Amino acid sequence: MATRVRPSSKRCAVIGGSGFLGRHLVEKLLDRGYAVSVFDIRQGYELPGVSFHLGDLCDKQALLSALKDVSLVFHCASPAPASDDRGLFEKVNIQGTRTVIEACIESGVQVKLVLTSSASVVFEGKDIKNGSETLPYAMKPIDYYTETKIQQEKLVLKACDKEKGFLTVAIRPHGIFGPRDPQLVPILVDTARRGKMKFIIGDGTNLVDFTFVENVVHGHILAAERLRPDSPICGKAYHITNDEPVRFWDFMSEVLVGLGYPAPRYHLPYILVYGLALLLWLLAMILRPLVSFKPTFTPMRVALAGTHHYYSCDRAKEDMGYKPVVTLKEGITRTVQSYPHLRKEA
Ligand SMILES: NC(=O)C1=CN([C@@H]2O[C@H](COP(=O)(O)OP(=O)(O)OC[C@H]3O[C@@H](n4cnc5c(N)ncnc54)[C@H](O)[C@@H]3O)[C@@H](O)[C@H]2O)C=CC1
Ligand SMILES: CC(C)=CCC[C@@H](C)[C@H]1CC[C@H]2C3=C(CC[C@]12C)[C@@]1(C)CCC(=O)C[C@@H]1CC3
Repeated sequence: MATRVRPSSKRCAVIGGSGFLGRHLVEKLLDRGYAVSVFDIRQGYELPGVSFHLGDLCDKQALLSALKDVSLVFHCASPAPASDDRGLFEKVNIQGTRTVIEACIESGVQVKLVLTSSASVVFEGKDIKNGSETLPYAMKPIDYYTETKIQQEKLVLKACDKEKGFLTVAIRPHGIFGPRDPQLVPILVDTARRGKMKFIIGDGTNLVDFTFVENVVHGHILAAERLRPDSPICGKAYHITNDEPVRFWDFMSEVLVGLGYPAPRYHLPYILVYGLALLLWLLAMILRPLVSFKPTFTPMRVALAGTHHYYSCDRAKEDMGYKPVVTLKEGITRTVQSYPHLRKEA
């Protein structure tokens, strides 16, 4: 039998470390003196102090070699939420997360696993105001991404086992934004450039959480450093947001105007747009064998844009002393400045 080595407490692994959140997390971990192993299907960058291990998280042998001498693992890999590939979500988020858990347990005597979940695991397309972690998981998840994020979170929290020395926690961020985000600002600008950002869905007063990426990173590191056998956070989920709910359309307008595009002005009834989005989505499904088209207005996006969905961070404040480190205003300014290439040309 192989001898088990007690791993160095300052070496950690970031699965999905080439992605948007993953890379910000890696940078902060380096600042804090950690040596970092990134495990990802792609290598997005190079940094001193980071070793890259290319592989699929469904491959246990590949994972085991990346987790050698590691006592802290962050799992923030996922297929892009915009994908509609159910098989891929199931393979990566469910089977892959099972493999991550097995690899962590097999790799060391004391391993901590911090999962990036999502506050959307309780969202069914209906209003959520100041929702706490006691809300039940969505019974009818709005898409495959959410459905598999629920299963993933359940697997990770259930696997927490103090006797075995395997400690787990799940961080649930919402609406992550910031420099290098490949989704929020690029989608918004693309929609504006195609002349489709003229309309506000509903009356425009719905409040939503958008979370600056550095706050999400801060929440992950607090959780990792407080995850001990005697801590109340073992096996629990925590909302991490900017703790400043904002009108969805005010946030979008501020980013658009900051980049030189006009803010949306005309109102459309929510139910009408949601119905149309549903119809388009069904059409895309039915016609998929013949033609392939991706509607901009998916039911999920319309629900995200037209309902209240903001969450309480009280549990994270109480159990881990969480407090956002960057305000929403500062986060928006830094984000807008980081996208000079997406500015509207004069
Ligand atoms: N961006 C957001 O607004 C939110 C994101 N989250 C969660 O945060 C996490 C990180 O998201 P982002 O950084 O925005 O996404 P991202 O797409 O930028 O990063 C995901 C990374 O996972 C990697 N990956 C995908 N499949 C893999 C596989 N089979 N094996 C190994 N690596 C694989 C990708 O190559 C990519 O580098 C995800 O779990 C996501 O569900 C949760 C709430 C909101
Ligand atoms: C709050 C939250 C969870 C945000 C996640 C990010 C994305 C889901 C959004 C980023 C850009 C948004 C966007 C729309 C929906 C939600 C996003 C994709 C629209 C498609 C909503 C309808 C419109 O009028 C156009 C919007 C473009 C930007």
